[in-house]
Amino acid sequence: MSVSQFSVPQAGVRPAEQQPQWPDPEEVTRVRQRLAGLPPLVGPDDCDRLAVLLGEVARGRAFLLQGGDCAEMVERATPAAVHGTVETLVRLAGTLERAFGMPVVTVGRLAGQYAKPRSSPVETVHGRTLPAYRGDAVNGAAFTPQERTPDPRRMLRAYEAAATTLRLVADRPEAGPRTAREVFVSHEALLMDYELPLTRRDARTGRPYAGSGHLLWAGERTRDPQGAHIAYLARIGNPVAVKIGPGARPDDLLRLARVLNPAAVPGRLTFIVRTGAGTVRRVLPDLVGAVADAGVPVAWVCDPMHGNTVRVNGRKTRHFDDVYEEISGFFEVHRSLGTHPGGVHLEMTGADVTECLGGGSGAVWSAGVRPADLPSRYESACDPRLNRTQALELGRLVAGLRTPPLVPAG
Ligand SMILES: O=C[C@H](O)[C@H](O)COP(=O)(O)O
Ligand SMILES: C=C(OP(=O)(O)O)C(=O)O
Ligand SMILES: [Mn+2]
Repeated sequence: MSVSQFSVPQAGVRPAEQQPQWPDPEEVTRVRQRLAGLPPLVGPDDCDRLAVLLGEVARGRAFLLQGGDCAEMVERATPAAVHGTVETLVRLAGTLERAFGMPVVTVGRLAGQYAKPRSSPVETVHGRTLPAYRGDAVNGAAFTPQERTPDPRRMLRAYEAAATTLRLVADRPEAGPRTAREVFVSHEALLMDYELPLTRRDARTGRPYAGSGHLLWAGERTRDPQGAHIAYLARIGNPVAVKIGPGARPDDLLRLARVLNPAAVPGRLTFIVRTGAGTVRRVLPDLVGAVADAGVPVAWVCDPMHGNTVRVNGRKTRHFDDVYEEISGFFEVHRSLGTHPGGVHLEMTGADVTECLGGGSGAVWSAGVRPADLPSRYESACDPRLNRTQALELGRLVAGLRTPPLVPAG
């Protein structure tokens, strides 16, 4: 299969949702050709190894920690930013590993999280309407017509930033014997003009692999089982995941499992559930029950961020207590069903930002982040992230939930 064949729409597949309206289609073609000539950022061997580790998660013998920015920014592919996030992830992983007595598989939202789905294609500020920010691979976050105009050349900058980020992940100063840990990278496979040219055939098996990251997922807005994103994930050899929101029905999950994991391989498919703290106990049992009854092996992961977004003083934020409450409900449901709460998926950073509210035991802010603190370091280009202190505090709380291995390791 050649790279170009990836761009041919498959029969019966609906067009990709959430794609930018590029003003100059010829420029898009040129950029796609450039991307197709660049080396892939990750190789099939590492993707396969991650799939094996996720197989351990699906079997109840390992735990997945996935985290990083909502929207990575090209200018923040710096040692300070990347090492800060990775070091926080690695510490969190250590806390969970000790508490759970099982390996923790560490995966960053890193080196590719440059494209965002949005609930509205436009944003209006003081009566002025411009295209919504769709991630650094598409347009700029600043609210000016120039920045918000989609520019395909940004995909090349995103690729370069991803390559830099991967180098920084590999060359971490703190990677001594105590903290040495493999960190994989993941992002939402949203932007087809970026993903398709970076998809390459594995010379050994002939199977196509995404070269943009080890683990790719489809979002809550692009998980139509007949849509282009799911069709794409079905064709690649990488392990894949799907975000599952509060409106998903058991049948939707079974269809996704049939399309994405027809051979029922543990580790191939992860469901990342993000229902909201008030909903998880009500909706999760039927979803998990249906998938278990169908005998489909999946890894279950909790994203406690995206179902808990609220607006406070005009800014998107999340309460630390809601984030913890959703994870706690997720663990409770799995415990009652005898299934494995396989992981958590966080929007977090190593920096002391003020984007999520609360937290606070031992924090820089003694009472946690308060609404009045939000403007001081609100640096996310999209959704609010846990800061380093909040992320580590959450890790200690989740460690207290404990999760016995379903199958004794060894
Ligand atoms: O992180 C992802 C999405 O882009 C985000 O949750 C959507 O937010 P919006 O409602 O501001 O578009
Ligand atoms: C867009 C995201 O999530 P979801 O698809 O679950 O809304 C995200 O993870 O940033
Ligand atoms: Mn987000």
